[in-house]
Amino acid sequence: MRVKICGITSIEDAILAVEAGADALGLVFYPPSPRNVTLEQAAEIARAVSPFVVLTGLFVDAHPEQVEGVLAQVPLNLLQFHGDENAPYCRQFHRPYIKALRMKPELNPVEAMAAFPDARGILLDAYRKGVPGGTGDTFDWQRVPQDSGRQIILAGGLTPENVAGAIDTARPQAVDVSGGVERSPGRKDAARVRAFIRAARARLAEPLVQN
Ligand SMILES: O=C(O)c1ccccc1N[C@@H]1O[C@H](COP(=O)(O)O)[C@@H](O)[C@H]1O
Repeated sequence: MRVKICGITSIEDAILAVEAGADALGLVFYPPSPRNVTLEQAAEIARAVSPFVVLTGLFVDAHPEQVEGVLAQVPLNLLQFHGDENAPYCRQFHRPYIKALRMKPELNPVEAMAAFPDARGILLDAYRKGVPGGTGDTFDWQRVPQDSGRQIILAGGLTPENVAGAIDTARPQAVDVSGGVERSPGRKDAARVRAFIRAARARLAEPLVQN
């Protein structure tokens, strides 16, 4: 089971997450978020972590110039688009990307993910009107499509306490967490980060079925 710890705002939290076993770290470039990082913070964090950790930049309906500006200064390995971006928008940066889909009750995730055939993964998050993500809300994990042939990253309100059950129900390839491992917005809690990764790793990742 792969684990991404999102909303890293300091070198200290980056090192904590990597030492606890995180596969990927998320840096939020979305000013309204309490986890937003400046270019300087992001570049410092990037310098502090192993090149073998996937450094992910999260954007929400950002102007392409903003994304290009970050890419010019921060060596991101992966882009995460968490707004209403379409596939042509996502692929214009010529970088690997994952696309977040927010699980509105009327959303058909199989249809929605088909619109992003080149996405490296599809992140499924809870839907809350007016808030693009990082809500701490869960959604009905039974709605996660099985055997989609896609790398599914489960997100939304995951915690050390619920992640094992979430994995057993949703059977994703990876999990992503932000608020559930914080002590305050933007600050990670060491014990919760370790407990989350331990609980997730105790579960096997679902093998990918190629369609
Ligand atoms: O973390 C944020 O502040 C954020 C802001 C805007 C869009 C997405 C954001 N975070 C992502 O939201 C999900 C769920 O977060 P949580 O675990 O429920 O707090 C996760 O993918 C974060 O990467």
